[in-house]
Amino acid sequence: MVKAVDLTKEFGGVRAVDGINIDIPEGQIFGFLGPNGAGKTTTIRMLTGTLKPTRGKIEILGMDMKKHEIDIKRRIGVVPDEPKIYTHLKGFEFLEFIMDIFEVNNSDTKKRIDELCAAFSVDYLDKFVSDMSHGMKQKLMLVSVLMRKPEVIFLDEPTVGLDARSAKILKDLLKKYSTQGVTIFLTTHILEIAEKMCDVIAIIDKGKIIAQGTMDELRKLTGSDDKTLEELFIELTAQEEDIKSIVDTL
Ligand SMILES: Nc1ncnc2c1ncn2[C@@H]1O[C@H](COP(=O)(O)OP(=O)(O)OP(=O)(O)O)[C@@H](O)[C@H]1O
Repeated sequence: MVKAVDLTKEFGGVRAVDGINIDIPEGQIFGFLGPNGAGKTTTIRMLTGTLKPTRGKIEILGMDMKKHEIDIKRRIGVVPDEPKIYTHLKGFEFLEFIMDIFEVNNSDTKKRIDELCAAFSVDYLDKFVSDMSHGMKQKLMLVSVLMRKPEVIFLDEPTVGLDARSAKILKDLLKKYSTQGVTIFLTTHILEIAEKMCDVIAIIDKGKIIAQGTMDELRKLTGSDDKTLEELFIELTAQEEDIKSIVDTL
């Protein structure tokens, strides 16, 4: 469903993403982890057609990104880390705008908007986006994506800014959708979320995938049976000594 081969992005000679390979089957929840600046957002932007790769091939829902960008964009949903929504629109105007663009301005979608707004306590659709907090914009963005029932959902740090109740609802919803065949690609710095939610986890560091597999497979990689994902992550990204010496010096 989501496939990348030798995916690479250079910014002015600096390789932000360096020849990564990804193959995510239908209905899988795939967690993409990595330190700040590792290349997660750059990868998502390429996989969702908003950034052209320097090299490599992307296939989403069996379609080549180079040939079928519009068809792909119609069938996927993207929740970016910074919700960029036209600030001069009111919440309901933004949703109308998205419904029109995606040609889903119908009673089914409107009913779904009502349900999603109730679930995420979005009771501020008459406010201007400019007057919404980060979390409020994030929830509006979630409604605008989930109302379309995308077949693949990309989420970049989806729980940042969400209150505990909304975060829990989102996590449970994503799990439910995955059992219905929706493929989920998410990045998070909250390792507990990755550990609890994701079927497969990939760790990217300095643009390269340094480990990929189920929690059990990752544990085997480091030769341990009972490590938490946090311990594995720190070990795999070789930060353990770093952290110890930093804490010792401070
Ligand atoms: N438009 C750009 N122009 C130049 N460099 C960029 C651009 N976008 C990203 N980069 C660089 O690419 C690298 C990867 O950035 P990216 O945003 O993908 O990291 P990330 O893993 O999402 O980080 P974080 O966890 O902090 O969000 C960084 O070195 C960043 O400075």
